[in-house]
Amino acid sequence: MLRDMYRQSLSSFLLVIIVALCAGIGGAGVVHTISKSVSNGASLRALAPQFFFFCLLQLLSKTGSQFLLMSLSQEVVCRLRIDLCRKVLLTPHRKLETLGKARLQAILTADITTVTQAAQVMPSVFASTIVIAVCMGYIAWLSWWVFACFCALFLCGGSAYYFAERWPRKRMRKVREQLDTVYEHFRSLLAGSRELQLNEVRAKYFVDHVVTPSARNFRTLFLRGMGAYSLVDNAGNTLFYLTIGLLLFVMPAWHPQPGSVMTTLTFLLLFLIQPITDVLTALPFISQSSIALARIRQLEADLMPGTEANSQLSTADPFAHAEANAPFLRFASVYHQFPGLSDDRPFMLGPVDLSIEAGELIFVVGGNGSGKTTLAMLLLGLYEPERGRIELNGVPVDRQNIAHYRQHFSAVFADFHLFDEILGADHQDIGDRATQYLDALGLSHKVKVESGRFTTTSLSTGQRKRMALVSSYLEDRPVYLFDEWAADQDPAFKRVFYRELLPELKRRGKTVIVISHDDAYFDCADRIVTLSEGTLTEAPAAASSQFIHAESEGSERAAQSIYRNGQPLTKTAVKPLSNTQA
Ligand SMILES: Nc1ncnc2c1ncn2[C@@H]1O[C@H](COP(=O)(O)OP(=O)(O)OP(=O)(O)O)[C@@H](O)[C@H]1O
Repeated sequence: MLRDMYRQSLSSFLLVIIVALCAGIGGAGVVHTISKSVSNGASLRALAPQFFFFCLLQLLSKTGSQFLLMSLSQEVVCRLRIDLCRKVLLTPHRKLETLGKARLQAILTADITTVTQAAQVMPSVFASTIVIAVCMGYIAWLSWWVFACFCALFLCGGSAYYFAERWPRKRMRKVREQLDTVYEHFRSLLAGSRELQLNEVRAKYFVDHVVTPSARNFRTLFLRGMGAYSLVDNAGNTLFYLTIGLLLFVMPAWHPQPGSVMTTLTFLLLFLIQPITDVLTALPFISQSSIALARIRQLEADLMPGTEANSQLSTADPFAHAEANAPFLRFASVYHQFPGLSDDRPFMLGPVDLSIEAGELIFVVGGNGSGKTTLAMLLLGLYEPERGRIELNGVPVDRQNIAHYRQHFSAVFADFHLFDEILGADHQDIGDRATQYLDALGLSHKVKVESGRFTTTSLSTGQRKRMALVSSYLEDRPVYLFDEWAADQDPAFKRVFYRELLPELKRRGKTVIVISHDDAYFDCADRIVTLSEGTLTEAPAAASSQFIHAESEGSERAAQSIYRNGQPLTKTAVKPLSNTQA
């Protein structure tokens, strides 16, 4: 951490050292004055101002150095947070999936918190270390002999501590590993709280057989680790007392020192008890923070090889000019594979050969697990193809231009996330458009736009999906992708989506890709591509419709029958989007 601090600002770090040195001089001065005051013939009146000066010097400089170091360490932590956030966003989505959300969350929360806690004790540890160093200098000035003995003992004690500390550190590493498991279980608890509340047997099993063993294991490992630390710390303290005893009682018999030196030495050693205790007490925190920092660095290293470091948007859009005769979007023999489990064969999507022209409305259909979402992730540039080529306007997509490529898309995923903030809402135009879309999608009585944010996102699933559509519309990108958007909508909104919103987008020249199981609306599509076990075929709408009929029975079919049975879809409260400025 100290390394990070001086890398952060060398001049500030040097200033901290200078100010901390003043604090050390202040402390040594206090001891020196006290020891002088007890020697024969000292003028107490003359010593008093000196004593108060050193007290004040120590107070101000110690506080100053602690404050400076605090701001440096907080800057390091703040940077760490922001850098990690940026790196996560630069990491290919597939890599993030492989790393696992629980691990990422544990590092972004628990490890950063541990580093923050260490950053809090760091200033006092640093100030105490400087005080110890200055006092050692003072001892050297008093007597080289005492200093040499003190150093020898200090070195022996320090080395013993260094080796002994490996033992609790190893245990604390295990504690940290166990924390990942604890976090994983808490994620399951929060995500599955409804299911657990509905089923008491499952809830009891979850608490007794999943959470309790991992929590108990964590407790045991933590107690072992911290217990070992307590032992090592107390041994360190005792070693220091032993050093005091040897210097005060054994060494004079062997190498006598003047009385004044012994008095000052006694005061100095007593004075040093506090800073040395401070340092020893903080060592477990510092050790834990070095484990946490190692995990953060490991994560950064894991993220780094995949990051699209060169794909920033500062350069001109390489896809801006279309190659003559090149299709708008082209997939040429694209493959993507998910590794299978040991007893499972890997899922392979491909070869995908597909050309999409600007302004087309394409439906992607197929049974569950056939690869629709995987194809969508490839289309959006969120998965990298293992083989084959994707081209936009005739320009092949690679790691250097992938960030630009993604800026051509807006998507509403099946498991979408809704942000409160409306991007660019400080522009009157975007705020107004957001209000119009909310109105058009029948949400204006529930949600407003205030200070650049939606007033609420706590709505029903279908309503939230409509809000996601509003956010997507506001992005105003050339290509829109909707992954089963209509699945949560009531029949009236389904109709609005397929019969009004999609054609409206098409009229505006947008390319629209819709993943859908709604065969009643397949006639809205210009083209339908069908996926079956990762193989893509293009078939006429009617054939695809039959395919879906064969694949999906039950609820979906029942839902569609609402339309086929001629259920009157009377005019709803929905205003067609074409009435807005879309
Ligand atoms: N993160 C993943 N890791 C490993 N395999 C995956 C992953 N995501 C999907 N798969 C596999 O890829 C296959 C295709 O999944 P995909 O999500 O693309 O299907 P889909 O057609 O969108 O299905 P649905 O209609 O159910 O949404 C699945 O059979 C699944 O086994």
